[in-house]
Amino acid sequence: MSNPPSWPPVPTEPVVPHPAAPEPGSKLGIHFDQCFGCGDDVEGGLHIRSSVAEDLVVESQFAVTKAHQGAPGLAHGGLLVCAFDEALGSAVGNLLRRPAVTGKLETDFRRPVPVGSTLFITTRFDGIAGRKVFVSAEGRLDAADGPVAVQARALFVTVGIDHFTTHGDVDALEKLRDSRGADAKDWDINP
Ligand SMILES: CCCCC/C=C\C/C=C\C/C=C\C/C=C\CCCC(=O)SCCNC(=O)CCNC(=O)[C@H](O)C(C)(C)COP(=O)(O)OP(=O)(O)OC[C@H]1O[C@@H](n2cnc3c(N)ncnc32)[C@H](O)[C@@H]1OP(=O)(O)O
Repeated sequence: MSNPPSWPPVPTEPVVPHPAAPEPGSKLGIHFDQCFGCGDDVEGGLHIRSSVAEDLVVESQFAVTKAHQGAPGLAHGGLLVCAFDEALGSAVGNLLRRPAVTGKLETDFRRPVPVGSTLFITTRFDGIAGRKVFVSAEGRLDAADGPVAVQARALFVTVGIDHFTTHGDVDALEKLRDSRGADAKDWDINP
């Protein structure tokens, strides 16, 4: 059997948070009310909530409901991946305050995640190499020190705002920028 690939897969520098990044103890807001991962407007969405802990750690919770089932009474694996995409992406976006998109996301499913449980997801930064940001997370059942159910690691790639204006919905993006008011101006956005 071959050795598992090393992580991060390339040499990296330590991650330095943006000077205006939220402090430990801060709750992270919903980044877009129609986001399937965190948005309040999405019925059946994941409604993930996140906050900043010490040492560049972000803690997120995903309360699993019947809307998230794959097998009867169990969370759908694809939605668990979505939960990690949201948790990891929220950590990257909010602490670096730069737009970034998921380039690669891999997951290990260690235990079933039942409807009615809450997944406590802890995200850590593993390093940065140019535009590549490496992060990993583990999700524990029903408590921050509960049994590990899912592990994930991901590469996020920082992008300019043109990524969203070229490929996404420009009107919705403008509304989002306006709705964030003064908060939007601290973002490092390279057109
Ligand atoms: C304006 C408003 C301000 C207010 C802000 C508002 C909101 C934001 C707030 C907070 C954010 C909070 C939460 C976010 C929560 C959830 C996030 C969910 C995120 C997603 O759900 S997002 C959707 C899925 N995501 C995609 O839709 C990406 C599709 N994709 C692409 O758009 C391109 O593919 C891209 C851009 C990734 C790269 O394209 P590109 O042309 O820019 O750059 P390039 O290809 O050169 O890659 C650069 C370097 O990354 C390496 N690299 C790339 N991909 C790799 C892979 N898969 N494996 C290994 N290495 C890879 C290359 O090898 C190279 O490495 P090297 O530099 O060493 O050569």
